[in-house]
Amino acid sequence: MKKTLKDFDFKGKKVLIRVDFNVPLDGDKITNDDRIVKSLPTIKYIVGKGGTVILMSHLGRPKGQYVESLSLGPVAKRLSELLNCEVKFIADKKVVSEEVIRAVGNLKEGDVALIENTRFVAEEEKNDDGFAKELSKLADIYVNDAFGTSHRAHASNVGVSKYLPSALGFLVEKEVEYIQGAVENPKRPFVAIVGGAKVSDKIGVIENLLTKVDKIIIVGAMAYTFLKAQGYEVGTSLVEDDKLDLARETMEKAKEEGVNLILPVDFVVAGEIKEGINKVTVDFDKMPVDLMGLDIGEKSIELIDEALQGAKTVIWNGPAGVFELSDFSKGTFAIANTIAKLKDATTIVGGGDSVAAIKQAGIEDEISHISTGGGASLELLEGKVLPGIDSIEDKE
Ligand SMILES: Nc1ncnc2c1ncn2[C@@H]1O[C@H](COP(=O)(O)OP(=O)(O)O)[C@@H](O)[C@H]1O
Ligand SMILES: O=C(OP(=O)(O)O)[C@H](O)COP(=O)(O)O
Ligand SMILES: [Mg+2]
Repeated sequence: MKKTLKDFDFKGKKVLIRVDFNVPLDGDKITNDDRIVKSLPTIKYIVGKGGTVILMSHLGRPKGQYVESLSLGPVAKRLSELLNCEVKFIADKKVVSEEVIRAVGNLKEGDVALIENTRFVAEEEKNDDGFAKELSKLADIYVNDAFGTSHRAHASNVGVSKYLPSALGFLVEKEVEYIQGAVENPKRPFVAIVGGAKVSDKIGVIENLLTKVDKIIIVGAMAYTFLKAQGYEVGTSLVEDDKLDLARETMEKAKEEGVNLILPVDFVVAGEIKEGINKVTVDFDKMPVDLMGLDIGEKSIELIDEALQGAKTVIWNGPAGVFELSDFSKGTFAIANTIAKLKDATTIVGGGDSVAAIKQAGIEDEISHISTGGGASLELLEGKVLPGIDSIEDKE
């Protein structure tokens, strides 16, 4: 058992909380604030107990460099509105420095502050010990409430735990309890839907899911690596060429395990990712060489709807297309509506972008559990130990 917030006295303490504020953006506009909203119980609890809160998060993938459009400024503003109090944004491109440590030292009991995007420094993703130690100087206690990042082993969620007493936050506790509970002895048929754009990250998960689920439906950019692996043309679609063997092995294993691995049978293709661009729907074996797949087609929507009928447990991560553009959103919203109508089913939808799609479709009340983690919830489902959780202190 890991230590939780209830195991600490926060009075007069500085508390460094790793949150997952990796929210979907349109320019500097936050298109879905679910991850911020779900961090509020932990923040409010610690403030209520007389602690000072210092928040840290990544945003996007700036790859160790300062990228203005990925500054956490807009997030600090949104958090201020949600908390109805000022959130001090301590914006240093180096994330932590003498000045940041000094500014944090000046915070008062009950203050809430946010430091800059941890991925602005290359040391973050290397889980660099020196960077982790610098971060730890900001506080007396470390709390991990970044469920969506808990499958990563980075300095701000794993490294830092070595230098401070540590606890899990309420969000991580709640997510793990719900997801593990639902998938331990799942009501069957159990169906997983995997899509989105993080193909190289998530394709390995599929093989491990084969021993857990009855059906796997593959959508989004993930589909093209599987198509290409079978020798089909995929045009300019997003493909992971070094994962073709893995895709072939996964399809073989699905056969051996008797798991129905379902791929889309038609796609909406276009020349580029742009609203209003010419688009056409083609069968899976007729992809034009100069166009890219950006959504699933009508036949696939029907096929997936059928495959989901009667499902009693469904886990979905990764949109079926580039749903941010209405031209390529039909497949994602169709799947959302099918899941929303399933009777007596436990439905879990996870991932920063998938949750944004669910909210946009207006069906969030019909889903059993909306998870802040995409990759994290899939890895939990695989039965993996998540490093961000594992690194927290055990209860005595
Ligand atoms: N065919 C496709 N080509 C390119 N991008 C896609 C395609 N289908 C889905 N996407 C993109 O995938 C992104 C989400 O992927 P991902 O981050 O893996 O999901 P989540 O955040 O739900 O875990 C969305 O921004 C969407 O536009
Ligand atoms: O958005 C996230 O994951 P998700 O897209 O799987 O939901 C997390 O913040 C992790 O981000 P990362 O995949 O860049 O490490
Ligand atoms: Mg995402």
